[in-house]
Amino acid sequence: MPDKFLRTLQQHDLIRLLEGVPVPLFVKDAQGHVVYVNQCWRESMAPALGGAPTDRVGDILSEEQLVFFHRRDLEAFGTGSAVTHEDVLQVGYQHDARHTLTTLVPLFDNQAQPQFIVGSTVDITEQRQLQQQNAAERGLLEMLASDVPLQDIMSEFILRYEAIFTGVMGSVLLMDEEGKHLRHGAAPNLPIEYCKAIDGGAIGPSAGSCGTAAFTGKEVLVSDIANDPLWAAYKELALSHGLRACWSVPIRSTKGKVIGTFANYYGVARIPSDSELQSARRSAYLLSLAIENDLNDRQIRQDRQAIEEAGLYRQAILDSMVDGLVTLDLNGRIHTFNNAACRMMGRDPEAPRPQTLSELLGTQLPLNAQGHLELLSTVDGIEGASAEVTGRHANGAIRPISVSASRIPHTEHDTFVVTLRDITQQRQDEEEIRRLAFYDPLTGLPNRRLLMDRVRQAMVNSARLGQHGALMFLDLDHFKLLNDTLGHDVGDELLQQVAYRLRNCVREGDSVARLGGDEFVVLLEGLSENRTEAANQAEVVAHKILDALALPYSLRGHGYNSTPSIGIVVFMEDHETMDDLLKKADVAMYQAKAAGRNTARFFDPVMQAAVTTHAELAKEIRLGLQRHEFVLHYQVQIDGQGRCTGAEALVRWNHRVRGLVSPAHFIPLAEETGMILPLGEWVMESACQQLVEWSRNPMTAHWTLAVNVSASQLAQPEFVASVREALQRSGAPAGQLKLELTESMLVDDVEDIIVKMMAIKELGVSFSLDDFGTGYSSLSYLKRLPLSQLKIDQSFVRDVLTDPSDAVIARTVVALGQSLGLTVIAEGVETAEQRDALAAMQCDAFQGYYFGRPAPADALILSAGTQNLNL
Ligand SMILES: Nc1nc2c(ncn2[C@@H]2O[C@H](COP(=O)(O)O[C@H]3[C@@H](O)[C@H](n4cnc5c(=O)[nH]c(N)nc54)O[C@@H]3COP(=O)(O)O)[C@@H](O)[C@H]2O)c(=O)[nH]1
Repeated sequence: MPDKFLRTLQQHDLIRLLEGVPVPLFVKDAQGHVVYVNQCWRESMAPALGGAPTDRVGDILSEEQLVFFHRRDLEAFGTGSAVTHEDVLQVGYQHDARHTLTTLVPLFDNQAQPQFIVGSTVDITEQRQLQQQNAAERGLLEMLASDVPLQDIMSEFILRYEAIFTGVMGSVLLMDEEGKHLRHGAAPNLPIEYCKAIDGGAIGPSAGSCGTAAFTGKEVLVSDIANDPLWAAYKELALSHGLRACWSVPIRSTKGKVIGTFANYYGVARIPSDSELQSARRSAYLLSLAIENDLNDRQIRQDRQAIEEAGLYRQAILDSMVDGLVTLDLNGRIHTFNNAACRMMGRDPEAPRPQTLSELLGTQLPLNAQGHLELLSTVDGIEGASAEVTGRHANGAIRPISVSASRIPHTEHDTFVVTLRDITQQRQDEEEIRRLAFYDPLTGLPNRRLLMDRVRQAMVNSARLGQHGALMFLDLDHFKLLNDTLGHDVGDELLQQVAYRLRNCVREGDSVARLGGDEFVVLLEGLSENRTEAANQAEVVAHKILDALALPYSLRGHGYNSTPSIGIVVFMEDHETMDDLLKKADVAMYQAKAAGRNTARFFDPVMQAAVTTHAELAKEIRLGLQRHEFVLHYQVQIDGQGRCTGAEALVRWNHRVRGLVSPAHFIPLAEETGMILPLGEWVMESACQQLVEWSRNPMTAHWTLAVNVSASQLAQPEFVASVREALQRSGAPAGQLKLELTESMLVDDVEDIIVKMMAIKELGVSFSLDDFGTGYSSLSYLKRLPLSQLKIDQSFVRDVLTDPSDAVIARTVVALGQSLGLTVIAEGVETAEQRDALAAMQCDAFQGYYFGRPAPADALILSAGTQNLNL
């Protein structure tokens, strides 16, 4: 039949025509036998047929394929029209799969009997491979876009790649970070053991296909591993796993760096076709995208993690700091702060974040004129500034906070860095150190060191103010005996109680210190400018201490009596050393011991003598009051018409030894010793009784009685009440009682004096201002005092005729009295001339020896009743 067909072709000289047609053609007879293939078919199908003789096509096809093709032939004959079919042929000794596209056209004879089929077959393997490769590449890009892990991308891509090229086993190796070794990437169909064996292999000039490709950066196409020197070291491994060929293409990053290799392994020795090589290269490029993307991702992740870790690390460091750390912008707004800043102020870190330092510290920090934090406005660059402020802890406690701020320059905006430190403990420690350094731990009193400091200061003050001070050295009598018998604990308790009592005996500005053992020191400051007075003041305090310490003690339930011996030294200015002062006080203390204990002694014998006299006198005043040795004398007061209007009560001391003692001698002493209070009360009571007495006599019923009041009497809180009670008890007419105050009394606490005077005036009692002209009365005060009379001091009266300035003063006082609506009385009038001169000045009343000396009440009435009062 072929012959017949060929003959037919030759007859018609068609053979030349078919041979020249550039389309691969074949002709089959009705039985399906190939009867002719043209030149083009023979050439183009040669690869598809794997080198088999072209006229023996049927031999290279399987039975199954032959049946399939025959059916297509019958279909063409059956339909009478062209049939097209695509096939995959396993051809060649390697059974390569070849894609073919076949078109069959049936030829019929004149009787419409099927004669031949003319067909053309085209090898579309590369076209199909290209399509598949495109699909695989699209798939890879889609996976990339979907964030599929690199491992999965590579494995999936290789599987798709392997589906395209029959027999290939794809492999991706990845360059390690050092660029010296290749790590397993993906090779889904390579033997696992082989993959493990080459994992981590070093790259090099003869390191198989991949190791060499990675090292040289060039493709390494080994067609036969068994015979290639590059595989000398690895061929046993490869061959043992059935690997014979390996074409490796370097995978490069966009910057050209080798980041891995893509290899095509085959179980047979073979060289790549151009299209295979192109596919391998394209695949390497596509894989580079995935690998680089992963490297970038990993780098970004690592960078982000590093940043996060660095941030967390930094924050952890900041949070673990003991000090608070806050950053602020230039407007003082808080930017960041650490946990310590919250912890320090007891703030809940989860609570709404504070906006400003003031908010964080819970107090309003000082602001400058522009409303910015003062501290920040003083910050000078990195050097910074610091301040101490107070913060309010969440529990309400006020705490000292040390704030330091510095300014960090920044390209966009500067930042203030502020550290906060709670210095409560530091302050407490400092206080404790100070306490330990300067205070006696047993009694809490200042110790010797602090005492020395205070004595030094007291001496400086004394020199500056011209006032005396006194240093007292106290030693408890028989203290050793107590310690030895009842123990040191009991002794300590006594010392504590003594310290407590001592503190209560002195004024706030004075100091009590413990030198050690049973030795105490009392430092008095601001004593009189007069040395004797200062000594008396010290003496008063010493006796107060003696009285206080002599009261019984309760020591651990036991009653106990203790007394001190006190040595006193009075000082002024700083011409003595502190040690000298202490030594003198110490010496004086031993004198007190020698004098029988429970007493005080001055270091200066003259002073001691004066003080002794002083003390004795005070004692005698007390006794004198008890023995009724005091009497009142009265000196008449005369009006302008020479009528007696009343008298001034003047106290006298009818001493049993010394006789009648002048008040000029004992009143100052009574004031210093406080005896003026009981004495003054007695005078008030007696004066009121005298007024009652006079009220019974028509001649004296209208008389007023002036009573002298001392400053310390007026200062008593209960003075008003004592006057009221004296009036009530006696029934004396208050309107006839006149209290004489002196100008010098109006220096201190005038407001209190005015209040008291007002209250007494309410009772009906009037006031006369004694010794007027000798003091410094301010007119504004005078106007506010509820006075009814000014008394011109006798010193001006004495020389009113001879000293023009005294006359001017006298005249001025009269004028002042008139302008204030007050009467004016002159005291110390001894002559008619004086009386006349004062009368000419319009002085309202007079008192003095010219009218009568102070005398007992009886004598006064007698005198007033029998004589014309020197008019
Ligand atoms: N707080 C009290 N002070 C009192 C009281 N009694 C008296 N005194 C004050 O004592 C000072 C001395 O008083 P005294 O020695 O009685 O002297 C008074 C008069 O005797 C004296 N006098 C009166 N007339 C004359 C005179 O013509 N010449 C002259 N040389 N002396 C005269 O003056 C004293 C009256 O002073 P004064 O009180 O300022 O009017 C004296 O300061 C008394 O105040 C008392 O009970 N409490």
